[in-house]
Amino acid sequence: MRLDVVSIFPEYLAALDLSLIGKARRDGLLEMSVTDLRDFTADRHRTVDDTPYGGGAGMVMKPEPWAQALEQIRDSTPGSRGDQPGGPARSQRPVLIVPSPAGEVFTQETARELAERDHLVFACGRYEGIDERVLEWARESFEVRPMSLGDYVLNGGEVAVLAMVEAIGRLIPGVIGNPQSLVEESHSDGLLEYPVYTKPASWRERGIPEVLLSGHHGKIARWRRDEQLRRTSSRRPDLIERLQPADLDARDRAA
Ligand SMILES: N#Cc1c(-c2ccc3ccn(Cc4cccnc4)c3c2)n[nH]c1N
Repeated sequence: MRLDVVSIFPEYLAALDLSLIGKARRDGLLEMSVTDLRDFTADRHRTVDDTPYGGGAGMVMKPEPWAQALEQIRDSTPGSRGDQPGGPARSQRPVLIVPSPAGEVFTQETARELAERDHLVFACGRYEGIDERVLEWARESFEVRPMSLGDYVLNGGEVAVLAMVEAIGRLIPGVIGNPQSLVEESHSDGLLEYPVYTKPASWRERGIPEVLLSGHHGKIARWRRDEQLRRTSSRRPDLIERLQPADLDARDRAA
């Protein structure tokens, strides 16, 4: 998979050189490049913003630097242009992910879907956002996906890209050492994860659930599943409502 990120704060993305994502890049499991939007400005002040048409507070990101940055990314990626009328086939099109408070909400399902694509391009806006015509223009060559981390307001797209790249990158085969850990974590099966414990067995007069010391794998699995259901019902009842009957077995229903 190839990832491109465009930002006026490229140093914000330095965290992606660390930990598992950084190792995946060094191991060649992920290609990633960060582009400074200001490299595509034409004035001495490297201006990327201007006042909004229609008035209002704040500034809007100018369209031309974005189009030039995205054209360079598109044209430097084999197969992205395609020679079919109407541009590249959907499967070849890079996905242009535009973090925005007005986007679809990014979920684990979104991460799974995007982890299957060949090329993701992230456009980190700032100010009050990017001139809308950029997204309209980009639809000729990209699958354009405005995407939100959730219902709260950030100052720009970089934090969202860090979260999305981590959520997507960890799903790429080989990035996580033990793929089994992907199965048992929150949201992997529609439920929140069970509580975890490690040594010492007694800590500041607090013990751990006896079943975890029993060595009885069936009972441990049942306890963990029950804890998932209990936690999810208590903290995220909205997730319980979304479960399909097939997601719950007879033992769950009896719990
Ligand atoms: N993903 C995501 C987001 C953002 C977000 C993403 C990109 C930008 C570019 C600018 N702003 C500031 C801004 C503030 C208010 C209105 N319009 C724009 C961004 C906020 N906010 N909340 C999320 N979940």
